[in-house]
Amino acid sequence: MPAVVEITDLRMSYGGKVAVDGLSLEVAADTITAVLGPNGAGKTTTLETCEGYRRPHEGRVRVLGLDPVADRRALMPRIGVMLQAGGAWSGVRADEMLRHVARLHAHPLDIGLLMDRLALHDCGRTPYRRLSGGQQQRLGLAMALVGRPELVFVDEPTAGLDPQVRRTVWELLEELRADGVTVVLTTHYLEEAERLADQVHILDKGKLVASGSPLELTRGGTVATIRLVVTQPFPPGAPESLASALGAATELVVLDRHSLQVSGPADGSTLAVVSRWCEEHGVLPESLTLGQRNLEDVFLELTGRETTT
Ligand SMILES: Nc1ncnc2c1ncn2[C@@H]1O[C@H](COP(=O)(O)OP(=O)(O)OP(=O)(O)O)[C@@H](O)[C@H]1O
Repeated sequence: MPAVVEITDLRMSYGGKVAVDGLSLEVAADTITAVLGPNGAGKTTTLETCEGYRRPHEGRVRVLGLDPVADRRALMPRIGVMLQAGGAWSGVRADEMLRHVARLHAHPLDIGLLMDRLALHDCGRTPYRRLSGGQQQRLGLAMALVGRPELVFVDEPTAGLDPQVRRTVWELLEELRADGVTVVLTTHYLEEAERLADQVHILDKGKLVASGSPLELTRGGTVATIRLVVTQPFPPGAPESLASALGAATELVVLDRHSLQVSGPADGSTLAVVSRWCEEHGVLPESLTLGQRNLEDVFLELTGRETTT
């Protein structure tokens, strides 16, 4: 099956500043694809180029086989776009805005049902500018979905939403995928990408640094996290003694008087050292667990722990 989105050697810059630096990636049909990266990594610029809002400075972008700029008229009815902010007129009521977008499409969804689903029924008559941030966010998602798109681009769809609504949005995106809609999203919530995405692309400074399913990305790796919980409080000097037994390649964090966490090489040696140290120092572990790497660990390994912008 041909890719729904094909990005080849995309380069984008603002003035002299490079925002996207030779990016190539593909999005397969009927999947949820998450584009991840620290602030300023180039995610929004990439999405906006796919949506036809920006012309590639170098490279090529094809969406549903079309050029998003040259074929904009043909493409627009087939895609849904949820921008990171705004997208609606400030004085227009929420239900009017949604009705307006629905009229642009041949077979729109039922507006009442969509508003119910996104818990917008109570604020249909509220002007856009008076909606709360979370309501504006949900209206933006409703506007992206109302035209029954084949492909939706959603930029941080759950930013700032409360946990209940976030789950509703997740379920909605999963239902869309089940109905054959392709979803491309950006998010800073890595557990969201881990739960939803079939494919993850991690960008850093405009370049692709990793691609794969969440399982492929979290399997293996170079760092293991071990948590040690003990029955009696650690004796004085114990963390320092364990840290010196482990050596400089590991990082030890004391969580409280009964527990600590060690991050170190994922080759089994770290766990063996902790276990031997407990035995030699008469420390009785209540539990000694090897933590599973999650997408956040992978993300931080690849993009660094310092704030980039
Ligand atoms: N209109 C613009 N004018 C100038 N620079 C811009 C513009 N839009 C984006 N940039 C810069 O381009 C780079 C990439 O920005 P972009 O918004 O694509 O990143 P992002 O990964 O979406 O970030 P975030 O996670 O913060 O939304 C950043 O350095 C940003 O400051």
